[in-house]
Amino acid sequence: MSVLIKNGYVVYGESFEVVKADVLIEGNRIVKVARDINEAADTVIDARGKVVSPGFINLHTHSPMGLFRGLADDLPLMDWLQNHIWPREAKLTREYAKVGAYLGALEMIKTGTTTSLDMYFFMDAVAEVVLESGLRGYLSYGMIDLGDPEKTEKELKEALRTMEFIEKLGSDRVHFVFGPHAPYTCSIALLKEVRRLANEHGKMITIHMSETMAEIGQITERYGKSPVVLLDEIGFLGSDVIIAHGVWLDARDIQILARHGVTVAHNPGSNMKLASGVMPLQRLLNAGVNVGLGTDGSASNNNLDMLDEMKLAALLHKVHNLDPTVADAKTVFRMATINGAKALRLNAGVIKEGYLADIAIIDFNQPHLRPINNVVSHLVYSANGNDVETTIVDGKILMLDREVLTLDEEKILSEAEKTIGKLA
Ligand SMILES: N[C@@H](CCSC[C@H]1O[C@@H](n2cnc3c(=O)[nH]cnc32)[C@H](O)[C@@H]1O)C(=O)O
Ligand SMILES: [Zn+2]
Repeated sequence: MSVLIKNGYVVYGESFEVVKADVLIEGNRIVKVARDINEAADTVIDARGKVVSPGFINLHTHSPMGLFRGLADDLPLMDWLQNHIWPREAKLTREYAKVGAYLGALEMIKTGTTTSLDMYFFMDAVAEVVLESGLRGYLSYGMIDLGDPEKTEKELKEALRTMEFIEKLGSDRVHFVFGPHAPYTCSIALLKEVRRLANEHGKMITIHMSETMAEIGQITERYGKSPVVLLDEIGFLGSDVIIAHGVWLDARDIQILARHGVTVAHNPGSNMKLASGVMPLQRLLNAGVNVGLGTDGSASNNNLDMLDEMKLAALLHKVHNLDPTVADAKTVFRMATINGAKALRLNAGVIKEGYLADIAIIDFNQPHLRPINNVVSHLVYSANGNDVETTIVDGKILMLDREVLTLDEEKILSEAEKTIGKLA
């Protein structure tokens, strides 16, 4: 299979230089970026006036949580989780989670996300959806043991079962990741065992960490140290760890994260909506920490739109620092693409020969995206996910001219509507 994208504005290479060029995809790779490519291809896409961008990498989400969109707004994290989300999640079945996963996958395809790092229940069902949708998924079963040794065993077993299920699918688009939920919901025994298993099986780990001041209070009270110091001391941290949030980090924490090559998945929308705080972006970047971008779940955002999220990131750090030069468009764009790929050890996030063909084509033939003075600026500050016209993952077209080819859009929307009555 080959795809030729003609005449677009290509956001090229690691420095996002914008060039008018054609892009040739063969199999799952970008093989050529040049003017006037005339080779025959199975599919030719006319991208005149459109932008050919790396697909977006959502580095932290709970994709089925779209089911709870709008059901518990305007609350702080611990109240939101304990009194609103967890009771609803207790009613979840595999079937409902799968409906949510379809909704999430559909939304990602329609907004140009090509890869996500996901943590939730019933991740075998989510894996089936990811496989069918054509997306790339790094999927973790979220483990919570609340210090109960019986639960520790149960959660580890479910994680390993999910891992085996995903391995059996045998797809290089679908990967298992260990997902202990957070230091305040997981015992030290669980965290240590996760570290050991991740080493044994060569898997990455993702965990919510240092998200709220309440968490810092709880962990300091329980252990007499910050979550980062705690996880460092038990030997948990490494370059295969992606922490979600990292809002409340002191200078020592940041040094520790840098030393281990830990990635931070920044979720500005969720952090603002739950009023968790402002992640120290400048201090993390200055320390050399890799920072990617995520949306978190749709119950705390309330969507999975990475174009929206880039704008939120840029604006948040500017106003917080009272400095408009902070979180410039390219820095934020890099977080949503290259930095996510780096965290996942994925040869994507860049449009260049040899990289995986994970691409979003964005329609700039619209008033809010003209004149085309600065493509990356428009992507961050002016565009949103609905402007994405075509989404390609692994060389395969998942959406063409806003028509999703791999999933039944109408059916997914109506199933989601039917399900929510049963979960309220
Ligand atoms: N096995 C676990 C499932 C955990 S899935 C991951 C969990 O993270 C929750 N979650 C979603 N967003 C956030 C966040 O921002 N911080 C902490 N937890 C979150 C989500 O609702 C879900 O309960 C159990 O038995 O409860
Ligand atoms: Zn989360």
